[in-house]
Amino acid sequence: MAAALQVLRHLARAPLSPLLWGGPLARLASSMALAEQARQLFESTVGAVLPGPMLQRALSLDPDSGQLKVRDRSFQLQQNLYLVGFGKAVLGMATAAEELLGQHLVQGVISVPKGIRAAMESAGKQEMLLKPHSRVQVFEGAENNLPDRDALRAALAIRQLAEGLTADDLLLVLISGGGSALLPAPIPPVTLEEKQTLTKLLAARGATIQELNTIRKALSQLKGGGLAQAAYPAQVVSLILSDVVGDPVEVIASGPTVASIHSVQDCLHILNRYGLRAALPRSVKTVLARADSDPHGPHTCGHVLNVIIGSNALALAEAQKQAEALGYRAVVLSTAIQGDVKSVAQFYALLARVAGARLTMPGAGASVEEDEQLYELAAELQLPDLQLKEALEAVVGTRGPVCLLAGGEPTVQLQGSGKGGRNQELALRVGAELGRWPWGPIDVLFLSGGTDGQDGPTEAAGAWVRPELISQAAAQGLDVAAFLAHNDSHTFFCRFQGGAHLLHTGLTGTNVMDAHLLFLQPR
Ligand SMILES: Nc1ncnc2c1ncn2[C@@H]1O[C@H](COP(=O)(O)OP(=O)(O)OP(=O)(O)O)[C@@H](O)[C@H]1O
Ligand SMILES: O=C(O)[C@H](O)CO
Repeated sequence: MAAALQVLRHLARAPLSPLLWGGPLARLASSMALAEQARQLFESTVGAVLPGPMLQRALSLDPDSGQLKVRDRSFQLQQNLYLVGFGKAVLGMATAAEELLGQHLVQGVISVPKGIRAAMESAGKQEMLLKPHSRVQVFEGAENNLPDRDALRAALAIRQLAEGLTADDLLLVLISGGGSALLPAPIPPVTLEEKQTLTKLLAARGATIQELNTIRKALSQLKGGGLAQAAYPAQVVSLILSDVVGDPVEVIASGPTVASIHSVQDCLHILNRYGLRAALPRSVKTVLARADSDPHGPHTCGHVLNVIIGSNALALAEAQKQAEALGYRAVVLSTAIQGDVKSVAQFYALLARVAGARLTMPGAGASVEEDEQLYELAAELQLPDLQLKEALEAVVGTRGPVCLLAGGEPTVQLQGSGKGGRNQELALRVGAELGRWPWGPIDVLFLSGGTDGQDGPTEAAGAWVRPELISQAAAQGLDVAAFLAHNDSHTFFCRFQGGAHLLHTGLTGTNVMDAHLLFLQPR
């Protein structure tokens, strides 16, 4: 078995050769080459939203005049640039920003996850690390994505920097997912502990990120436009890496440079919905009651330019280009995949079935019931930007290999105490579903990966599967259903074919949710 795997690994690295297409060995080789291409395309997806390339695309500086261009706006730099940032990807973003604009940078403060510098160091990612004499001060905090004393210290240093600025200054704000927990500054008398408890309760009761961040904004000095207000009258440019479906700037990291439009009534509805209104601490009631009668009204943000510089859509667009360069007919299906992982897995498997049938038998297609089932499932998932009809139409008549790309963040209802992540669980479920049908002359592969390189509390970014998964697992004595029942997808993939189906990228230094790639290749 080990020897066979060695051969497979060798074949996987071999360039695609027409001589290999045909007999059983050729089929094996082509399917492994497919896995290698899938890996490469996942890496291209992540590569498009790495901090360096993103910042270079977003900013252009004329070194002679000191004119900084961001989108269609120009700013005069003259040793008047300040930088703040908070989020899981902000260390690399700050490094890239200092590299580009360093000669004008006076001072910076960033709040990043505990241990991130050591992790980047040990992963050999020097490009994510600030230089020894950097002007940017780094605070590490918010272990397990929860606001803590260290993050509070960082938030106060960021506020102090912002409040000291004048109308001649430009504040660059770097924002990415995880920013809410890394910028806690509760409005007194609300304490950090009270905010922490409320956040945990809301999350545990299933509040969406929109709901959670509405409450965070109402109780925070810096969220919901508070940071922009603190920096006034300086100009503010926020460069935002989106980790939320649809890229809503007011939700990502709780919109510290976007005026909040929510009322106290909105907050009370949310607290009611999750049964938390009655048990609210007195301090929270006081702050909400005060907001109702605040004579200043919501923060104004006319001096701010908010720019999304990286998103799932941008990452998938790059992967689509790369797939086309490899000879695939590539279509982006959706960048807003949400919903229970079981339904999402059924959707992808049925999609493979319906698209595969159109690819190999353009006249016949899958059964009418299967077509209908696919559209019903898509409707249930309520994916606002889904290009299903377009993707299926593109497949008909292609005859060559097809790659369907999508992204988002499905949810896993944890039932077991196993080890896994939503990408590995999705891949395993899709693999199990694909085993229901014979595939004839077509190679199918599905890959799911977290763009941050870490899927749940595991070392892997995700996994890839093929329709043979169930039978190959059974031959190894592995019962897929039993692993799924305990949310134990990581343990499964570690054992299955010696871990060959796991995606290992290490921490990538970016995060635009997950990427899902479905490949259909006629033999
Ligand atoms: N055993 C498991 N099987 C499947 N999913 C799991 C398991 N344990 C945790 N998860 C999922 O992992 C997720 C938490 O991990 P992770 O930190 O990667 O996601 P996150 O907090 O959404 O962060 P990010 O948005 O940066 O990816 C949750 O969605 C949780 O349901
Ligand atoms: O920090 C947050 O609020 C979430 O990651 C969404 O951006």
